[in-house]
Amino acid sequence: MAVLTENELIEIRRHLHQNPELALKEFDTHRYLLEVIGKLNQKYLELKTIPELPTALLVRVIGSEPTKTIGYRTDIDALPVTEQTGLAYASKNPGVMHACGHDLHMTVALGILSYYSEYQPLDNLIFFFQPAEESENGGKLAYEQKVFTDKWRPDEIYALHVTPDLQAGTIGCRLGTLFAGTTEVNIDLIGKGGHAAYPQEANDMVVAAAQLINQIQTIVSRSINPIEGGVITIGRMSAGTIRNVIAGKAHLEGTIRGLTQKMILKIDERIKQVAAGIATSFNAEVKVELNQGGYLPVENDPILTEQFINYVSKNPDLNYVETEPAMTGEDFGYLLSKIPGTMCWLGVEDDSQLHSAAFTPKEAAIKAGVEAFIGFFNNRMEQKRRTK
Ligand SMILES: CC(=O)N[C@@H](CCC[C@H](N)C(=O)O)C(=O)O
Repeated sequence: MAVLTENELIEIRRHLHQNPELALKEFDTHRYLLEVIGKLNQKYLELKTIPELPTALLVRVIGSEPTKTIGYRTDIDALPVTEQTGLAYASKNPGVMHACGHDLHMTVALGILSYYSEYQPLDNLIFFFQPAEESENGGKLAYEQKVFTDKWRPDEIYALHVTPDLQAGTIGCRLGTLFAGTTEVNIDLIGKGGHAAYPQEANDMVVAAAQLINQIQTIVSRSINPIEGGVITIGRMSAGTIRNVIAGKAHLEGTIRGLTQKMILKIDERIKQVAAGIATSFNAEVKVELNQGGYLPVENDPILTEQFINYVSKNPDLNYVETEPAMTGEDFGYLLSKIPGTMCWLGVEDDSQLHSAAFTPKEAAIKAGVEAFIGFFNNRMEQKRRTK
């Protein structure tokens, strides 16, 4: 197979879209990626799998006159969302959907890789097909398995994320922080169950959970600088079994976001204080579990990002806009804390937001994403020689 055409890439994207898999369970996705990559010209390619992280895949393209190794990362997992797009190629896996665009991310990576499998790059390239971006810290897990060592260590690393808010194919980026850092929060309230008719004999954790959720929301409005901003979303709660039994336990799951590590730690601290206060006032027990994992703020490297922005903004074939920082999280932030690099947005123009069951990204963006990165990488590889 030669360089993948736009139609072939769309076919690949639709296959990936139909077969989404959750974090760390991306076995069919991994097999399919190996199948597609196996059909490319193998002359310059080397593959690496990780026994401890079996759905991850690294592909190295050997450069002709390497002075550096450039990394490119795509995430491969999907979300527990029941698709409602009505598309002919909608998810075949009930309750699982590529609602965050990782199907497009993988397709763009394959497009770039297929180009360099035919046109040998000057520098080495490493493509990292990363499991578990939505949860479970796939980037951090891989890094801790010492995957990026010796010839498999990129000197710089890049990634993109699709956004429905920009026109299809537009590249958005910024110097500084692009995405927030996040912390997952789990809270368990433990009181005493009982008969609905005798509240005085029980200790109702539905009421305690309701109070806790409301009070947590005052952290953002009352405890943090509005200019700096932060987000706390409780996305899941469970309590009770039936209407006429008072629930003795409640469980809440949420996510905390902030653009700096300092802000995240401040919100973490306030949540612990508020939860302890509610527990005291309800005479209940509370357990707060906070887990940031690898979801550090995505901080773009100043020098590499300036070069990236210079390239895309001056290229007449590309559309570029400077974007605001976003409260979405990305474990690419962890990789960027270890390896300098840049993350950008790729516009896919849609009325539905990321993580929505109706999310329908425009496939025209695939070609634009592939071309932007091939152009930038070629320019970057030549530039190093021009300035040598
Ligand atoms: C781009 C995007 O939507 N990323 C996710 C990943 C964050 C996961 C994290 N473990 C958390 O929910 O805190 C997002 O929700 O922003």
